[in-house]
Amino acid sequence: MSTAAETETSAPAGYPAPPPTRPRPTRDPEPSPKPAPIPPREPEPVSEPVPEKPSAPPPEPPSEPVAEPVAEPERQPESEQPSEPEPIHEPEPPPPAPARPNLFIVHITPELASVAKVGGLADVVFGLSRELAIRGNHVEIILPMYATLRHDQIFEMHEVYKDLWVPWYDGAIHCTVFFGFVHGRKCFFIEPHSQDNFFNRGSIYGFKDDVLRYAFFSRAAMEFLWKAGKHPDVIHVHDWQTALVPVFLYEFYQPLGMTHPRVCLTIHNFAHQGVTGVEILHATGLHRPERFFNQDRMADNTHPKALNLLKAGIVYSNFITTVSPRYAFETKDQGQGFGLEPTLHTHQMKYGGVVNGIDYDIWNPEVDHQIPVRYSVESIDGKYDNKRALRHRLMLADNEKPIVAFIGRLDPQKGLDLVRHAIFYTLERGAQFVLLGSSPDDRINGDFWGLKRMLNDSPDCHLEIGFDEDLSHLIYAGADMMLVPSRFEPCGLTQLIALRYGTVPVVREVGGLADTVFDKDYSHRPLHERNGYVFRDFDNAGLESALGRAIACYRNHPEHFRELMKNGMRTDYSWSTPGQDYLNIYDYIREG
Ligand SMILES: Nc1ncnc2c1ncn2[C@@H]1O[C@H](COP(=O)(O)OP(=O)(O)O[C@H]2O[C@H](CO)[C@@H](O)[C@H](O)[C@H]2O)[C@@H](O)[C@H]1O
Repeated sequence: MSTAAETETSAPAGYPAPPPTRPRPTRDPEPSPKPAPIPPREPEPVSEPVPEKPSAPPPEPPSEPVAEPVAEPERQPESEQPSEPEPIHEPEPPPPAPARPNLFIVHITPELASVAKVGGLADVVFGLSRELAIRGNHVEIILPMYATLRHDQIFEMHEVYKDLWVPWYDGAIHCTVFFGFVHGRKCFFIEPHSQDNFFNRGSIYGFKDDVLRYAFFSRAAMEFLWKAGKHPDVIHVHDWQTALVPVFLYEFYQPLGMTHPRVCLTIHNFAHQGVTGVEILHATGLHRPERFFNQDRMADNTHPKALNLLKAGIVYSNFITTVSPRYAFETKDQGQGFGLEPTLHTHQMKYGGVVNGIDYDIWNPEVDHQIPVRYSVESIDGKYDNKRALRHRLMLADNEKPIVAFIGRLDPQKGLDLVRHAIFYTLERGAQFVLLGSSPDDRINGDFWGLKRMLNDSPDCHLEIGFDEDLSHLIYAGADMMLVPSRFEPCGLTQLIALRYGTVPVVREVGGLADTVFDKDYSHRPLHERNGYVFRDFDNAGLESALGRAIACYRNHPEHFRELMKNGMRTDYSWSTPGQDYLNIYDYIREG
């Protein structure tokens, strides 16, 4: 184990020299080395190659938007200019950019903060839908009517569609649709009435029939749009749970006349794909196994006797995004696609990465009412009042030590072995550790409960096993460092929120973490853009190399540490830029 002095001055273990090609700046929509075809922001013309026709069935492919070239005003050579001043003819100003038409966008989603949240997907739909609406678009969200919905967060809930009959097997299931506002967002909730009891359960996920539950929801959402006469410009779906929506659109609803909507699929995590059997075809009415058990449609790439819903979504959607350019590259070209690499290659012209934003109405220490003292980059000392409040709430010792925190689902993806090691390493290095997390897996929860009991007497450590959004705000505000040692991380919201709260991220260099956190000592970025500590190797030495430097810097160079905090707080990680990226994608596919 290296000492504080060593880690401050020498190249850390597990952190080789940076690769020759590094990802481009955070907000660059083109990942290096292989650019993803996110349309550029207005008003630049699109310079990407024309997308190929998707190899599998239509929807029709997007075609390249054409940008009118702006004529340069003619200039006379100087020698030919008349000596007598002539009346000045102002060159014609370029024509104003055409106003973007407002769009009708429907998100069909399994999660939405704060009414039905399991992980980051919920935050993304919450934040993106707000950003799109602020820009004048009409946005609606369709969700299942879970028994666990936070009704205290839904306003004016009322029934809007009484008798929605959704085809299912050889019959149909009777549903009721409710409408309500979730922090201003227009939401429809679909409640099926059947013995399957699809959503009237104690949690959102974790059931044997999850695939059937979400296939039903996807079908019900499309049936609702159709019966209600809604023809959105764009239907935006998320993860495997709603990946059948474009299949249903093409196979059922386009032939009925619903030809207008285009579909964007966002993949928040390739680890979960909805791999299932033939039953799903009969349940949803798709039938025809000979058509769908086809490598170009829904057949799983690894188990050809299984169907893969996420793959179907990739094949049938007009555009697919994932949540960072680096993860787009890793999934397609670095073996991180959990078997979907060939499918991504086939459809690469409609695949790209957009880094998530965070909702600054919710995650902002200047306005956050869930923390005792609000603060900004100009009044950063307010953070230390929150640190005291955090210690008080978790009964930690009040001393000069830094607090290292971890917040997240206790999932192997999050690097749980390294989290466990980090707890002991942090305590050994004279710092404090706070963990907030939970898992649907009893075995994992049990492990962390064991750890909690083992460390129960430590005045410098608190493990909170459970889901507690209020406490998470206090941790973001009160901790000094946020640890994200993930095995893989499509984007990661915890480091983005941490940056906003002046909590210095310590992360592994993967996925969206690599696109958003730049090492204090080893980044090639200018000093004012460096905002945290990064390690590469997924092992204890790698973790120590970054965490050790962070703790040492806090202790030995507090003024440097404070600069890192400020750099993070100054960077814009709101939905403003990604919101524009998504609008460009919507325009791109609508023009196809
Ligand atoms: N126990 C707990 N109590 C309170 N709050 C908790 C909590 N556990 C987690 N959270 C909160 O849930 C969110 C989790 O964000 P992540 O980016 O880690 O998402 P996750 O891995 O679930 O989702 C996937 O989707 C998101 C969104 O695209 C990607 O960023 C990510 O990489 C990908 O794995 C954060 O807001 C965090 O504060």
